[in-house]
Amino acid sequence: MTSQPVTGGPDRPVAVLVGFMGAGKSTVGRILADRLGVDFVDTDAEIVTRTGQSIPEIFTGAGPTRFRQIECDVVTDVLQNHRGVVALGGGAVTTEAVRDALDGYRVVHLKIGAEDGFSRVSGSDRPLLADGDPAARYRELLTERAEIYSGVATIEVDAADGDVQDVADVIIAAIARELVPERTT
Ligand SMILES: Nc1ncnc2c1ncn2[C@@H]1O[C@H](COP(=O)(O)OP(=O)(O)OP(=O)(O)O)[C@@H](O)[C@H]1O
Ligand SMILES: O=C(O)C1=C[C@@H](O)[C@@H](O)[C@H](O)C1
Ligand SMILES: [Mg+2]
Repeated sequence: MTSQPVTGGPDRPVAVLVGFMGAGKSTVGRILADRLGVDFVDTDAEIVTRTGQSIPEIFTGAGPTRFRQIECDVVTDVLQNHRGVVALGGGAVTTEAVRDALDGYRVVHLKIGAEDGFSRVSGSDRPLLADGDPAARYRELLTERAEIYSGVATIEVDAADGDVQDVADVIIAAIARELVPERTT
C-alpha cells in the first residue's frame, strides 16, 4: 500500500475501488455512493454502454488486448471527469497507464481470498474464468495480481468480513479517519 497522504479532493472521485473479481467493487461501490450521496460509475458498465457490447463479446471478438485499451481509455476518462464513487473492473490495474492515472487518488482495495471470492463469481460470465478449471484460474490470477492491488491502494479493507453494508461501513470509517484525523492530545 502506498504511504503517500490523501488523495480525493474536489476535482477527483471520492473513492476508486479496486480488487479482484468478486471482491464486491460493483456492489459495495453502489452502496457506498448511495450512503455518501454521490453518483456511482462502474467502468465495466461504462465500457458496455460506450461500445454497445457485453464484456464477454469484446473478449471473444476484439480480444483481451483491445479490451484493455478500451478499458484504459474509459478509466482515464472517468477518473478525470467523475466526482463520486468509481468501481474499476478487476483487471484494470494490470495496465500500467491505469496505475499511473491512479497516482494521487483515494484508491480502496477490497481484499478477498480465493475461496470467498470464487464462491461469489463461480458460474458467472467472467470471460477470464470461462476456460479450463475456473477455480484454479481464479487462484492463479489472484496470486499474480495481489501485489498490484496493494501497490495502488491508499486504503485496504477486508471484503470478506461481513455483508456488503458492513464493507461499505468500514470504507466510510476509513475515509472519515483521513478527513478528521484522530487527536493525539
Ligand atoms: N461482502 C459481501 N458479502 C456477500 N456477498 C457479496 C459481498 N460483496 C459482494 N458480494 C456478491 O458477490 C458477487 C460479486 O460482486 P461484484 O460483482 O460486486 O464484484 P466485483 O468486485 O465488481 O467483480 P468484477 O471485478 O468481476 O467486476 C455479487 O453477487 C455480490 O452480491
Ligand atoms: O479481472 C479481470 O480481468 C476482469 C474483471 C471484470 O471486472 C471485467 O472487467 C472482465 O471480466 C475482466
Ligand atoms: Mg464489478
